[in-house]
Amino acid sequence: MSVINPKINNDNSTDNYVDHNYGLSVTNKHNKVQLNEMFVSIEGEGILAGTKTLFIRFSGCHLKCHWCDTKYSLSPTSGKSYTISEAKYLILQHLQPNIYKINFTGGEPLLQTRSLIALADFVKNELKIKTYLESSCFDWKRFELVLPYFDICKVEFKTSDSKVIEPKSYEDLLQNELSCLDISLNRSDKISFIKIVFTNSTTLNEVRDLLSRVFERPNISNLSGITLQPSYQFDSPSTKQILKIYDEVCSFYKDVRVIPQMHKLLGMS
Ligand SMILES: Nc1nc2[nH]cc(C(=O)O)c2c(=O)[nH]1
Ligand code: SF4
Ligand SMILES: [Mg+2]
Repeated sequence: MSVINPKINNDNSTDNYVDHNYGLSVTNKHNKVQLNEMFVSIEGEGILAGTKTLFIRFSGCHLKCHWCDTKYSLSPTSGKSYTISEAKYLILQHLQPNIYKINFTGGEPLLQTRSLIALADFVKNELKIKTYLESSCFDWKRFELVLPYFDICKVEFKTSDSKVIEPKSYEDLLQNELSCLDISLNRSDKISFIKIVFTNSTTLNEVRDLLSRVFERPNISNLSGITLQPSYQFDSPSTKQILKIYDEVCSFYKDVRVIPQMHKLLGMS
């Protein structure tokens, strides 16, 4: 499997992350983080839907999914650049009573590996608030580096109709997602669950092939859930299609849940 080679160092130089698979080149200035937005809302996705959550949206994502609902965050220069100290202060300013967890989302938070670690470390180990990683899991090496700073990992599997990257790289993305799942499941102190967004063109064959590979994982018994997310307002599946996908996943995992994006239905951010 080809992987990205993150260069993490502790000096004051610039970190250059070059992704040879996707022709991606992302530069992180030392001690800086590019954030798109920060807000408190109710978690609208996944097994913890309904919990009061502080969202930190990182800028930049190279995947450009067909149905991406946060296109405004895809440019690495969207939002604003902060020093790590400024970003920590911003987090403190956004804290409210009864926040259950802080989501590190995007965009793709793994692109800014070192800044992600600095902020997640602050939240988990200084503020003692649960940390939640929302990533496309495109690079298992970066995922492995950041995992110690996260309590909850949503491992997302993209189906080919998401039209991410070039089709020739799709298998590589899938391999990285499976490896991230392995790394997360390997740590029984983490909550790991799977999210799959599907559209009206997601095929049962693809779902079956994906789930067969997922359920070969050695520590799959540590999985905390599978949520199926119907694409919203974009190639949305019909009730019949939703039920077919449900039944397919159910043949592998009985506790599957179909959870639409609650925040979209409620008109919240
Ligand atoms: N309310 C709410 N819940 C969410 N769950 C995942 C989100 C995301 O964009 O990562 C999100 C979001 O943007 N808003
Ligand atoms: S991985 Fe997420 S942020 Fe990136 S394009 Fe896809 S949906 Fe959008
Ligand atoms: Mg999202």
